[in-house]
Amino acid sequence: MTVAPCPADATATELLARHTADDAFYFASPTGGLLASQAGAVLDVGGELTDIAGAVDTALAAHPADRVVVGAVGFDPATRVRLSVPEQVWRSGPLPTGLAIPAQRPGGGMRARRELPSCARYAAGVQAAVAEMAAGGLSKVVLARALEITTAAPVDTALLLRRLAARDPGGYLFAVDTGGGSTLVGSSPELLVSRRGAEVVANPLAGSTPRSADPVEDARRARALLTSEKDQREHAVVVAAVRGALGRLGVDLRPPAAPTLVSTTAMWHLGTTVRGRVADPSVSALRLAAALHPTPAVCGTPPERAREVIAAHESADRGFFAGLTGWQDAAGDGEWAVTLRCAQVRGDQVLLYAGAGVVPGSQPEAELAETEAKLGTVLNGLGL
Ligand SMILES: C=C(O[C@H]1C=CC=C(C(=O)O)[C@@H]1O)C(=O)O
Repeated sequence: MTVAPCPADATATELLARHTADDAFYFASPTGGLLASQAGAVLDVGGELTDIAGAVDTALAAHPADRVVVGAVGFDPATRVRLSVPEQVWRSGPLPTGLAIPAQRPGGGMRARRELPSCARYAAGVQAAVAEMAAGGLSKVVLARALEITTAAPVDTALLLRRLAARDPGGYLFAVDTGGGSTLVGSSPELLVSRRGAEVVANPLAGSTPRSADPVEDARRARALLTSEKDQREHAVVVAAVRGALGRLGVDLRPPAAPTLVSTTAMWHLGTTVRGRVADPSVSALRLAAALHPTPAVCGTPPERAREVIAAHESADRGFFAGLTGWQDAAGDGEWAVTLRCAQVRGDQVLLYAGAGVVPGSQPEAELAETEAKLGTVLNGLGL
């Protein structure tokens, strides 16, 4: 494999500029970027994420030691996986801030828009979930909506990615060729897990409020989120699940951090950085991800009941949304982001997704507004 770093004077920006809509995989995170033009060997895997992680280890062992596995796994790993071992990848450092936002709209204007489910049905689903919580048996569920858009022209996914990168260069940006002429594109704020040597990091997010264009109001919303009892509760459920899952895998966790504010251009979130050290080097980044997924930031508590509530109230198959996207190398190091603020794009058809955590005290209208603001990340990328 030839790993050809970009020129030192134009690293991450050059990699982003090199990325075209025909490429197999692009991923950028606060630690660096990775581009693969050709997919190479596509892994024929599916089922439990733990089994997929085992298959990834086997595939990497069968290839030269400098290869990486890249791609995405869906919310339901049994039905949606796109992982491959490219023959060549280019790496860069992290994206700089201050990139110019390309003015052109990636798909021209909008020809049609359909909510899945309707806003009224989504709000009714939130209400039903809160009622079930009052009766017992469910403490949190993340309910998602999808938005089906037809654009005036086929969407240039590389241009969409560049617009997303310019607005949120500090997040987890991805464009994955998922086969059949379809590309998964997004800009997620959430790290599911990374492993570098023995160092393990997870950054669960939960508890959110939309940003405001007015700086005074924006700061007020941030303060309100930090002190919101309902959002702290929603957040604590996720942190406890992440710490529990990592602890069971023998990760020696550092003392818990208090939640802090994490911002994107569209949203404020509560986030906790969970750090630890893994003693067993065979516990790869994807094996860690398998122990974590799905966290209550995308599913709920208890997960079995939350899945049933999701199936009962959501109208669109989640596909890759709320799964994981990233990479892993032969040493087991890697980085997997939660697949959020994303869309599945095929020509002029764009399917966007956004969810919100529902806990006792959640208000249907507020959750609807939260999902609308989250959809705003990709809508803005499209210039719509
Ligand atoms: C499910 C989504 O966000 C998750 C991540 C951050 C905050 C969340 C929340 O506050 O509900 C969600 O758990 C989404 O963006 O579609």
